[in-house]
Amino acid sequence: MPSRKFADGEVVRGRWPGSSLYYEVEILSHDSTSQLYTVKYKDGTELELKENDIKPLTSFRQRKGGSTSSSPSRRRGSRSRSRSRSPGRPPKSARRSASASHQADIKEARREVEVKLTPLILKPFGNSISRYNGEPEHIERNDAPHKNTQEKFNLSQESSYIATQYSLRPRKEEVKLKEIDSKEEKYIAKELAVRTFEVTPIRAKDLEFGGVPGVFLIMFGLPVFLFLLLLMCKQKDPSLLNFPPPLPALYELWETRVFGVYLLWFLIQVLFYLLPIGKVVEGTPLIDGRRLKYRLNGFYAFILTSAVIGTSLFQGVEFHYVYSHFLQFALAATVFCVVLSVYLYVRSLKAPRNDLSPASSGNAVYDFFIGRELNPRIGTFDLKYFCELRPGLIGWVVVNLVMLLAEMKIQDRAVPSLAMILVNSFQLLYVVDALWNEEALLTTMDIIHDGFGFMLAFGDLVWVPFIYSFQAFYLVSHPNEVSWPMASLIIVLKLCGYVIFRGANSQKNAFRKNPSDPKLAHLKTIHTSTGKNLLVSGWWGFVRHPNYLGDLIMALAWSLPCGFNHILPYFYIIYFTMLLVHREARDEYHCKKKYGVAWEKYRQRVPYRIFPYIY
Ligand SMILES: NC(=O)C1=CN([C@@H]2O[C@H](COP(=O)(O)OP(=O)(O)OC[C@H]3O[C@@H](n4cnc5c(N)ncnc54)[C@H](OP(=O)(O)O)[C@@H]3O)[C@@H](O)[C@H]2O)C=CC1
Ligand SMILES: CC(C)=CCC[C@@H](C)[C@H]1CC=C2C3=C(CC[C@@]21C)[C@@]1(C)CC[C@H](O)C(C)(C)[C@@H]1CC3
Repeated sequence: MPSRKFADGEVVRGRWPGSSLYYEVEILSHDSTSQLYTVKYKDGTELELKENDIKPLTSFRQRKGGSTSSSPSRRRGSRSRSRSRSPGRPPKSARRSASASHQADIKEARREVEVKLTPLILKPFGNSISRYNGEPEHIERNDAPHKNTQEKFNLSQESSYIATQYSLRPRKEEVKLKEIDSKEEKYIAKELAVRTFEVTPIRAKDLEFGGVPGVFLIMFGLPVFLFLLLLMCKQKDPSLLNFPPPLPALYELWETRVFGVYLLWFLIQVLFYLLPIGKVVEGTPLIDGRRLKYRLNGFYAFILTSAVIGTSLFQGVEFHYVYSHFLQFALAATVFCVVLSVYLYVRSLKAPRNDLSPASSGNAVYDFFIGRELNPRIGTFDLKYFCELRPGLIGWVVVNLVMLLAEMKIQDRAVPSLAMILVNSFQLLYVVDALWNEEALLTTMDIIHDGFGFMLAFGDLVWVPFIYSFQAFYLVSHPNEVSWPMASLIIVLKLCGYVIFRGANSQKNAFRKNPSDPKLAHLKTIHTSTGKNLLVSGWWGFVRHPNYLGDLIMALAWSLPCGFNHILPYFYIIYFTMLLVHREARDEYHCKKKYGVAWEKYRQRVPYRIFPYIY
């Protein structure tokens, strides 16, 4: 059993999460399972810290004198520092300097607001630490070399305890900054006052998706809805007036052979995933500082799958079987997903606390849905990461190909229709793009925040291959002739969507990977005290979720080739708009918690969420 280094009641210095600053704390308790210490800061804030983030008092030597700033970012002056809500801030008298006396008064007023904040335990947030961050920061160009140091939480700074941080700057600059400061201080005071009531109480869980009743409905409703949609689409007249379609008996839908084919498909993808080809990268830091390793070989898996499919076609394998048993395949995938979800839930009961998803709540039904364990792994095999991109996403392309062949067969065509070609190529581009940029998946909400439970298992393995291929499925029995001018317009729309989607995602990923990337030097950022900054120009200065906007434009381009006879092929864009609006709200909530007032500032700078001037 590992021994603990610090005793209850001991006064030590604890690192303030996301910063390299240490403050005096008292050890309250120690959890031997998670190996975390509960510590109390002087202002009453309680936090859980790792042993590495705690140092004995004796390991610090307090610096004397004026400018103690150890990095260029600190040398920017007291302006940004004054906003830190870090609890160990020195008393007012110690912070006052001749040049800063005016500001000190404002700061004091603000401090008054600060002390009213409810002490809170910050709960785990994603693969990192959740922090209430009352620190609004300046907006600056992204060309300062110090950024990299900040973003990477330069641990070498850890041992330098900085008690006072002042800087001297020319009078002119001081006056200018004071003006800005006084405006900002008013804003901050207002924001902090508001936030006093917004701070989450200790360990309270905000259940998403309508809580337990909501997830219960989703879990039963989605599979039913899936079959209704597929049945509707098979009707000669798929108009909404013909709802509900005639329902087959459940036993008619079950075929063991189909289940076998599905399992074979899954296992082939497992095999490709395990191949020791492709780069190995590290994911974002977990709550305990660990970084999981991921092998990036999705694109190779796609190439190998294409080779297998091509060879099978050449060998005369009857792919029409998938079309004629489409509902049976959907049922096989659903059954597989339910079994997988039960396995995931049961194994999560034995998972250590540090491995649990920040979204999990302690409620069995909710956790079964959202997933209890963040990154369930069997050895190095990462179940969530695998399912997110492989069987479902690559499966979607194969299903589309099946539909293309089915269209040629059923409609007796020598070549596929232009509509089918457009749908197939647009969605192929989307999937290949996802696999080519596989690393970007590591910073998505699915990987960082949500656990692996029914929601993602069903989404990845059932919803994506059987609903995202809906347009192609529709075109098999409801042909639509698209003229070339119309096709050209749709292609332009798709390309516009793609440029926005890819541009936004790549810009953010590049920035998160290396904030001092010279290619991003022209972009403006908002500094936040979590160590991560926010882009406030470029794609991310256009709307707050430009990647969602691009994705939605592409979704529209996927539906248009199906014509305007029925609403059914537009189901995808309707569902997707709802999903992304809801997802945006979830992300907004998380970012507000993570970045505090800096996020409020971003919201002010970039007022629209997804659609410029609309939403
Ligand atoms: N086809 C489909 O069905 C679906 C597709 N998607 C697509 O997946 C992609 C990923 O989506 P998702 O994971 O939801 O979210 P995002 O990729 O948009 O990630 C959101 C995160 O980005 C960071 N961020 C937000 N604003 C900024 C900023 N201004 N500067 C820098 N970083 C910022 C924050 O994390 P932090 O600061 O911690 O880095 C935030 O939590 C999107 O393109 C989306 O369209 C998503 C869902 C379904
Ligand atoms: C309630 C319900 C139906 C939930 C299921 C949602 C899932 C279908 C989606 C959640 C996030 C997803 C992502 C992709 C596919 C859909 C799901 C699983 C994604 C893999 C598609 C390709 C993109 O390039 C992407 C990698 C960015 C994306 C990640 C999120």
